[in-house]
Order: sequence, then structure tokens, then C-alpha cells
Amino acid sequence: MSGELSPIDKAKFVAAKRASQFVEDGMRVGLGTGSTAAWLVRCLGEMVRDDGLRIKGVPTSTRTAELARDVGIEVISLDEAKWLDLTIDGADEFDGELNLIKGGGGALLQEKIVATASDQMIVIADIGKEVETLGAFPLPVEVIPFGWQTTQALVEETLISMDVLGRTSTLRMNGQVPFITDEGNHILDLHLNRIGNVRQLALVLNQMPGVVENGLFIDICDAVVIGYGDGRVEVRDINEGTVATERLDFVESDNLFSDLGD
Ligand SMILES: O=C(CO)[C@H](O)[C@H](O)COP(=O)(O)O
Repeated sequence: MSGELSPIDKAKFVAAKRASQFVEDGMRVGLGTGSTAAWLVRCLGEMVRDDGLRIKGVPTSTRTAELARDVGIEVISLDEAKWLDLTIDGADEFDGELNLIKGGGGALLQEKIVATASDQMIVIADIGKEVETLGAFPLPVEVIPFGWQTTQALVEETLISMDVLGRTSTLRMNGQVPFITDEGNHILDLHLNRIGNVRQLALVLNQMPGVVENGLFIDICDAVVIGYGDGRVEVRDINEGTVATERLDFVESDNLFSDLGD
């Protein structure tokens, strides 16, 4: 990559860089998916290479697995790890209780399984991801391809009795063909605008035949590291009830910026 990082990439990078400081020698770490998580993987790769950090990474997508291997992180499966010390991942939205919408990158199923199998989950995000109420970002719902249109009709019908503002959905596409997840499924993006009761919606969606998982992450995230375009980072820990702000110094000529990827 040449030239300066955009403020949004700077924000994503500083969030990832700060979060990498939570990773300790010997940890089994869940590695998220998306552009912010990709920064994290690069930062960890640098720590493995330059500082001798020894970690085992469990990626949440084939994309992240490839990147992790490329930067020298030892990759193992969740079944090999069994349980993780920490997962660090991006998010599409987070609210004041650190409930999340995830799945913008289509990896919500593995992301939720991995985050749930971790002692701690930390979200890394630019400040633009913070919302008062979840739902402006379309809610991804992973559905099996068999009868997906019937599942979509059922989902939309169910939304009539839910506390949401919008009730339409679209099949996620990859060009001219439906997007296929790592698990071979499709994704319906629900255009809800505002979700009044996230717990109820998450439960109801997951009870429907054909729905594999939804992108609402409730009571899973422990802390969020928020990056700003000017290099500030804020760490909010929901369990400790603490908020700390600092500024990270970094050099844009760093090797890390040579390949933005994702
Ligand atoms: O949930 C995700 C992938 O399924 C991502 O974490 C989410 O979409 C955020 O992505 P980015 O860091 O690129 O903004």
C-alpha cells in the first residue's frame, strides 16, 4: 500500500494494535474476520516474528486462516484447541451493553462458535461502529440453501410480531450468484433499522427451521477497543466498568502497511 492510511484504516489499525497487547505468551487465541481483524492478525504476526510470541490461533474463516499462516501464526482448529483464552474480532455495530451485530463479512457462524468458546472476547472497532440501538446495519442471518426462499418468507412473517422498524430482507449476493459461507450456507440480510428487543429477536430467529445462526452477539463481548482516526484508542471493559483512553504512536512506513488486504 502506498500513501497515507485513511482515517478509518488508522482507527481500525490502532484498535487492533492496542488489542494485540492483551495477547500473552502461550495463549490460544480466536482470530476474527474482516478488515479490522486482519490488522490484528498482522500485528500478532509481527509479535511472533520479532518478539518470539508463542500463540496458537484459531481462525474464524478460511480468509483469516490464510492470512494467519502467511504472517507466521501457528493455526489450529477449534477442536484441537478445545477452549480459548481470548478471541479478538471486529463488529459491524456495538451498543452500550457491548451487544453486537456481526456477519458483515459472512463469517458470523464460526465467529460466534469461537467467541463463545473463549474465556474472553474483545471487539476491535472504529468509533463509527458505536450505536445507541442496534439495527441500522442489516442483520445477517445464515440459512441453509435448501428451501431458503421459504425460510426467508417465514423470517419476514415472524418479523411482523417483533419490535423492529423495518421488516424486509435480501439474499446476500456475490456478483450474480448467492454468497456462500464457509459452511456452504446462504445469508439473508434483514433490514430492520432499529431492533427494540435484541434478546427476543435472537431467540426467535434461531428457533426457525432453516436458520443456522444470526449475527446478534448478546452477552458474549467483554470489552471493546475503539479506534479513532487521530490515533486515539479507548478501552471499555463491561465487566470491570472501566474506560481508559490513550494515544498510540505508530509509523506508517511500517511493514504492516505494505499489504492492506481484505
Ligand atoms: O463480522 C464480521 C465478519 O463476519 C466482521 O467482524 C465485521 O463485518 C466487521 O468488519 P470490518 O472490520 O471489516 O469492518
